[in-house]
Amino acid sequence: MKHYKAPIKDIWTGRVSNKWLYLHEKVHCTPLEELPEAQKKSIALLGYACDEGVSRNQGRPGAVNGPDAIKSSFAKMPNHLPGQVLLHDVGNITCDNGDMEAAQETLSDTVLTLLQKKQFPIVLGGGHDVAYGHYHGIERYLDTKKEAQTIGIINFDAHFDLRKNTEQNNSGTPFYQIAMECQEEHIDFNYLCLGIRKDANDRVLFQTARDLDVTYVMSDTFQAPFLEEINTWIHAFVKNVDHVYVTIDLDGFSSAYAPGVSAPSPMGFTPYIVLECLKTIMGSGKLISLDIAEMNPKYDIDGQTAKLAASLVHHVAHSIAGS
Ligand SMILES: N=CN[C@@H](CCC(=O)O)C(=O)O
Ligand SMILES: [Mn+2]
Ligand SMILES: [Mn+2]
Repeated sequence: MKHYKAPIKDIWTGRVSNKWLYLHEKVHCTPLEELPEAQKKSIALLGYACDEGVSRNQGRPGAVNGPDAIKSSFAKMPNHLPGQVLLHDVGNITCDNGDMEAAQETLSDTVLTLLQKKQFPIVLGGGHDVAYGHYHGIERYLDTKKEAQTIGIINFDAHFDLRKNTEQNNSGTPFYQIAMECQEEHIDFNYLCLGIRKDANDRVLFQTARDLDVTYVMSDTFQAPFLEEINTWIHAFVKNVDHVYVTIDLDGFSSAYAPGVSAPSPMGFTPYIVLECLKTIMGSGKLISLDIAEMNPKYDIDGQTAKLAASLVHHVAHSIAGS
């Protein structure tokens, strides 16, 4: 398949216990065409190895190697998943010849397949244009259901990513593209942004957010002392939708935690607040799929950002497994 690379075993290394103590011992490298329909809980890791959207958005390339950096860090972590819960690496979506739109289409097809096979997808980016393809895969999956189902998008990010795609699509336009399609289809655009920075979004972006009725929490409020209030916002948002798609842009974290991104945030949020919110979201039982975007190993320091992303995957995977 074009724009798709089957999983590579070489990434999955670490301490050897022969007792499945480590995640590289637990994971199955399963090419998409060999993936079975899950009988029990099953998690599928899929990379989106593309930084074309970041380059088009005048950012610093390097996120093309993000998925493998996260997988390699995750591989070395301890495995606490129960034996019956399966974990697959299903490979990476690639962006050949700068054709980001084709990569997004392949991503959408792949997410659709994963959901049809009853897998819980965790998509690892790659530029935040990952969100456009990812959302579409979820939407197409839900379109196969008898009754209409609504999707709420929760984005942990310093940025709205609501830039107009009048000239081209890029890593700063995915949610604007989705919003415009929602308008065409006469469906609500349900978008909650957590961690928005005033010093990283211009007035037009704030106006677009207001015009589109976007709910957002600013970075100075997206902090532990306001957790109760933040949870109230999340509960209200989640209550209104059938399914929640979570997207975590690593550049929303303070660069003290996540230096390995294209657009760092010295005044960004903490991992603690994100974990607390994830607890609330997952507690609703509505989380359908999740991604982590903008991992750029070129600017990482001592693998910290990759490790942060891997810890988030670890947390989500174990929460899904109930372990
Ligand atoms: N996905 C990132 N989007 C940001 C990038 C900001 C920057 O490069 O400084 C945006 O377009 O606003
Ligand atoms: Mn961002
Ligand atoms: Mn973003």
